[in-house]
Amino acid sequence: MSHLDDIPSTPGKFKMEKSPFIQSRMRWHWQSSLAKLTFWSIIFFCLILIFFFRSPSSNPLLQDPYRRSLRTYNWGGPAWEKRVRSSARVRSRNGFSVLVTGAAGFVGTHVSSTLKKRGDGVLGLDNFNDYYDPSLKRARQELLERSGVFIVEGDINDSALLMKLFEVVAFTHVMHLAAQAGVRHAMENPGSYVHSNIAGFVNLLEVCKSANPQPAIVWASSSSVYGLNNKVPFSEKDRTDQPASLYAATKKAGEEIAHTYNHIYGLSLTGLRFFTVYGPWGRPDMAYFFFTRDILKRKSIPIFEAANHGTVARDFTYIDDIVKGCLAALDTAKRSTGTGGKKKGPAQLRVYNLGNTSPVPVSNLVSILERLLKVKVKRNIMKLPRNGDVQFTHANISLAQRELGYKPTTDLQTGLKKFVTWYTGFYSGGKKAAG
Ligand SMILES: O=C(O)[C@H]1O[C@H](OP(=O)(O)OP(=O)(O)OC[C@H]2O[C@@H](n3ccc(=O)[nH]c3=O)[C@H](O)[C@@H]2O)[C@H](O)[C@@H](O)[C@H]1O
Repeated sequence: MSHLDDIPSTPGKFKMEKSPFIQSRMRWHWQSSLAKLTFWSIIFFCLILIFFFRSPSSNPLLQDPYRRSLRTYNWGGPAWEKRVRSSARVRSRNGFSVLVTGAAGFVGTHVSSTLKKRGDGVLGLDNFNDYYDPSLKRARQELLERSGVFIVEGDINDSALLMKLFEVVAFTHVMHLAAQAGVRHAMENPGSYVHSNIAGFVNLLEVCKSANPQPAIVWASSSSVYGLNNKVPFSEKDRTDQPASLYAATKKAGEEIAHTYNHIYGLSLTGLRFFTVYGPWGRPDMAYFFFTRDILKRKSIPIFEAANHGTVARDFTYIDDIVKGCLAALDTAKRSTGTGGKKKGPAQLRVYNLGNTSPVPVSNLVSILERLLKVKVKRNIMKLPRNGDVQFTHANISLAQRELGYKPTTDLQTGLKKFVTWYTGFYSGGKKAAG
């Protein structure tokens, strides 16, 4: 009998057969169809599940690459809390207990190590993102660990982690240096700037405002807030409403946000406008750093030039001078005035330029490197790209001088010499210069 015999003569109607053989065949046929249906349903269901879990749109944490960090860190537990407490323990009379965000970063590492040396308690926080070679951040972490500074791995957007840290330690100060840096990169990855410099900063301030006691906060703003301002030298009173990059705009937004949290919650806030900081353990995305790498590789160096052969110059500031400015800002910071999220009285709100007051053309920076590295540089003069760079920066530091006792002492030649010594030592020790 062909299987065609089972097909009803009228579609939709089956003829009922009486024969036991036919009945058992029909039962077998039904069971096998049911098994097939079940099998394919399970496969289909599994595929839907796989699609759901792998699809970025199904999970907001996976959708935004900068939020992935929030779910990958391991923190908590008695041993972890013990390390946190021990790192933050104050070892000098009247010392501070400071939470340093971005502690594995360039400025963060130097500030943390200096604070620790003078007896302050220091706890680091860093998300070790891969904006630039994370192995450099790990090397900085090793350096800090040797001096007793523990860096918690986590993101400033993680409220639960921040609240836990404040539950374990009553920080007197927060040195907030975690940020998405880089002026030109902002066009490639705008979301990362909003994530770190705006959302992350607000999240940190939210936790600080509710902490009891509230800490005083010193944080990194930027010389880039001056944007298209062409009144030199740049003074804190000058306009900062014409940012030339999204990076600058997020730092400017940070200054306005600081005003709000100071005004509503009584948080003591000091913003420091850093001017192109350079030195040992620096950032590989910065010009002086990758120029050094590329000069040593005999590559040509792109030197930007403004319209009509205009010189591009920066007020390059050496890291040790910046560290002194940061510590002076912490030392002169007044207490926040709020408790339990409520303001009790007016609180300190400050902003300072931390520069060198001596702009140097980028072509001179290249000449200094050429002499220090003893390599003839192939110069490639290029038009200043319209992607966030400004033609020059120049800090007026009289306010910081008056109120913080800030006085930079390192010229570019001296500072670059120290950088080159560090660079050649660091990268000849088997470590490759990362891009
Ligand atoms: O003060 C700040 O607030 C900022 O300082 C720093 O920004 P910038 O001053 O732009 O430093 P950096 O990139 O080293 O370029 C230096 C010079 O080289 C020129 N430059 C750059 C690249 C190139 O290929 N050629 C070139 O001539 C370029 O035109 C510029 O004149 C920090 O990166 C930033 O995070 C922020 O902290």
